[in-house]
Amino acid sequence: MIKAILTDIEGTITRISFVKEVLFPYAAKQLPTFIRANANKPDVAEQISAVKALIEKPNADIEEVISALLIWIDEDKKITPLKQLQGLIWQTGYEHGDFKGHLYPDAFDFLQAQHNNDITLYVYSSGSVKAQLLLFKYSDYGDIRSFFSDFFDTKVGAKQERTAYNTIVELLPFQAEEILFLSDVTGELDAAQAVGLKTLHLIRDGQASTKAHPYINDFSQFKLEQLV
Ligand SMILES: CSCCC(=O)C(=O)COP(=O)(O)O
Ligand SMILES: [Mg+2]
Repeated sequence: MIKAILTDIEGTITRISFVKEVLFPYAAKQLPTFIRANANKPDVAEQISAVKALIEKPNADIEEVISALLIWIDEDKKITPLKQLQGLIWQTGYEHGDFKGHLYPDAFDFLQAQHNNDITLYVYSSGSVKAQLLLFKYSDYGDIRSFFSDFFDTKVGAKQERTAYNTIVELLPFQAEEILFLSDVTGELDAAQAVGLKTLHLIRDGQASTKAHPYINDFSQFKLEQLV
């Protein structure tokens, strides 16, 4: 019996183009100024050190760090220090009303219904926990952070690694088979399934390289009984 749902964000409850055409360009545009202005603040300095370690240049100057981050944004790399910095940068955009957190209408209805039905909701996204909280605080539907009981990002591991799902299950008051994982990416669903979670694939554009998991095109097709 499903008692909890762990959901991905991009491509599952949020349109991919919102992330790729709104959030990422905003972060790329603001990042050089943001890093130069805030490099000495502890939360930014920590991420700059992590970037230097990843590029194996402990003495890299600030411009080299910025170049590495911009390349990673361009390549959509899910690298933890980049994702943490993006969250910090997006805060200004949300607070200034430059954009709102996009949610598919069917996803909002689904999340609200499950929350009202006492299904415990969790989020696992490559976007940092800060970025997740911002998206839900400033969503198209107002502040919906209270729908969710906890949030996970790449600090628990990459989304296609089984160990990340093991870590999440160990932190939750549910057995793996009581948790349904929602994603648009087969590799993520495979990893979650390998540690015992139930899986449901969101195939929003009607196309997928594989259909190895139960799937729906949007949440109006969701039927819990098909998964048990
Ligand atoms: C939390 S909104 C920003 C989304 C993001 O940066 C990202 O990389 C999306 O990855 P996901 O794991 O949600 O597909
Ligand atoms: Mg996704």
